[in-house]
Amino acid sequence: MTLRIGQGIDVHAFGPGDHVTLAGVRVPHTHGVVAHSDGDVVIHALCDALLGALALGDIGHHFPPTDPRWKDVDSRHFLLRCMALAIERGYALSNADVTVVCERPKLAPHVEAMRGNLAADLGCTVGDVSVKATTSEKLGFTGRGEGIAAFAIVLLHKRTAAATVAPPDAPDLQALVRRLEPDALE
Ligand SMILES: Nc1ccn([C@@H]2O[C@H](COP(=O)(O)O)[C@@H](O)[C@H]2O)c(=O)n1
Ligand SMILES: C[C@@]1(CO)OP(=O)(O)OP(=O)(O)OC[C@H]1O
Repeated sequence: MTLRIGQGIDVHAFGPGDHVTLAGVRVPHTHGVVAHSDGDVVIHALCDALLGALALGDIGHHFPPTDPRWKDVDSRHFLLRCMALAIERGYALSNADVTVVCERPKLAPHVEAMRGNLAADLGCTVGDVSVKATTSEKLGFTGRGEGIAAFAIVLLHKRTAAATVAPPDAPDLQALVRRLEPDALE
């Protein structure tokens, strides 16, 4: 079986606002993040991990921060497009693992909602997506509460003819992407 592995990292500074968006989940906080898009570090790190696995550059190459189309956009749009690039090349997600680093907000209450969103966008089961949180023990920029960081790793596998006929509950990834983002495969 052909496997491809990729890793991605994203960082955003905290700024004015009352929430951060992580894996599409609105998490109340004393600050927002400074970003061109919605600043979703979980999704940005995952996009870079997917693009890395495919050797297709990085998120800034595909979605330049100078492009007004991406201003304040829901980053799930980026994730769907990156997953579509994998699907077009015959790959499906084996599993993904993300670690978010921040002192605050407390993320544990939101982890299951994040995993659900990611599984829906990546065309896999919730069991294939891990989201973890850690502080940096008050050290560095995350420790000082100046920003938030995320680290992601993904494993892709080439879909085989056999995998497309069984099991019956296997996700039809092309259909999934079309349903969530009709222009994602264009
Ligand atoms: N922003 C965060 C950071 C951590 N957690 C949870 O707390 C646990 C302890 O964190 P340490 O950095 O002290 O190891 C960790 O296992 C996370 O579950 C959190 O929810 N939100
Ligand atoms: C996502 C993009 C696109 O608007 O901008 P930001 O939201 O600022 O996020 P970043 O993690 O700096 O990635 C670069 C861009 O691709």
